[in-house]
Amino acid sequence: MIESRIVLSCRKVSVSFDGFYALREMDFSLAHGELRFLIGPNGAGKTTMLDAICGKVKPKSGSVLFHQGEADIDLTRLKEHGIASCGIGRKFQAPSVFAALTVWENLEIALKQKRDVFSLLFAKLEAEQRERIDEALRMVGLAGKAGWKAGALSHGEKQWLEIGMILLAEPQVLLLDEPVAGMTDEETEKTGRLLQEIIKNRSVVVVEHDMDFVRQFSSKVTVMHEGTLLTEGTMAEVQRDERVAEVYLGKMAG
Ligand SMILES: Nc1ncnc2c1ncn2[C@@H]1O[C@H](COP(=O)(O)OP(=O)(O)OP(=O)(O)O)[C@@H](O)[C@H]1O
Repeated sequence: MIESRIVLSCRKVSVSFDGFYALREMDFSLAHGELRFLIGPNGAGKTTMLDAICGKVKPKSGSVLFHQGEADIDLTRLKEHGIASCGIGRKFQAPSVFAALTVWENLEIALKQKRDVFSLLFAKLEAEQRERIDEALRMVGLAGKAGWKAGALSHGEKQWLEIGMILLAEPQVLLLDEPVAGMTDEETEKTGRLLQEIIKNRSVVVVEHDMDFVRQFSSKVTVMHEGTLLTEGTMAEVQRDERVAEVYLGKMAG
């Protein structure tokens, strides 16, 4: 169930790479507990949109407001690590886990990285940390593989491990770039269930090309084209939109 409280609002965000506008006055807002898909043809600006939110690229103009309690934080004023500690988690397309370490050790490292001076001062017992790692393992379905070397995991399992690592930082908003790319059908299905669980107390934005995957959710879909917002709606609604068909066909023909 989508709540109406808005956690993120991007207004007229423009990003330019040496004069080429990858985003042009893009508007985007996200509610608490929402799972949102960002779709559009190649080069539409989807990844750049995630980059602008997490601070990997700096918008030339526009604002990215993160609404936390009573406060509105303009993320464009913060550096990438500052944005991460505010509660925005980003997962890139390729899994980046420490192959030579075990699944458990990867999660342990992620948990330790989260600790700032404040949490070190109030460091909880080891037992509580272990519980949190156990919880992350359970959530991403790797409880039976805690002792495995991450390098021995399947592609899908590596992706889940990385999601588990990001979740240990307790982000309020999770940004995922093509999470099911390269996954088997079974892994894709499991990832769908994982997303449903993640949004119980967080919001998630997923850049996705796999329309069959997107179609199984009743979520809102944002369609981008040439760096701007083309339309939004359910997958069924946007599929009926002629402009959407045109931009996809145009790309296929071109
Ligand atoms: N660092 C960069 N320098 C120059 N141009 C870039 C850079 N990053 C992205 N672009 C360009 O910006 C446009 C948008 O790219 P982006 O990766 O955001 O699109 P996308 O919708 O995610 O595409 P895809 O679905 O193919 O991943 C593209 O034309 C791309 O070539």
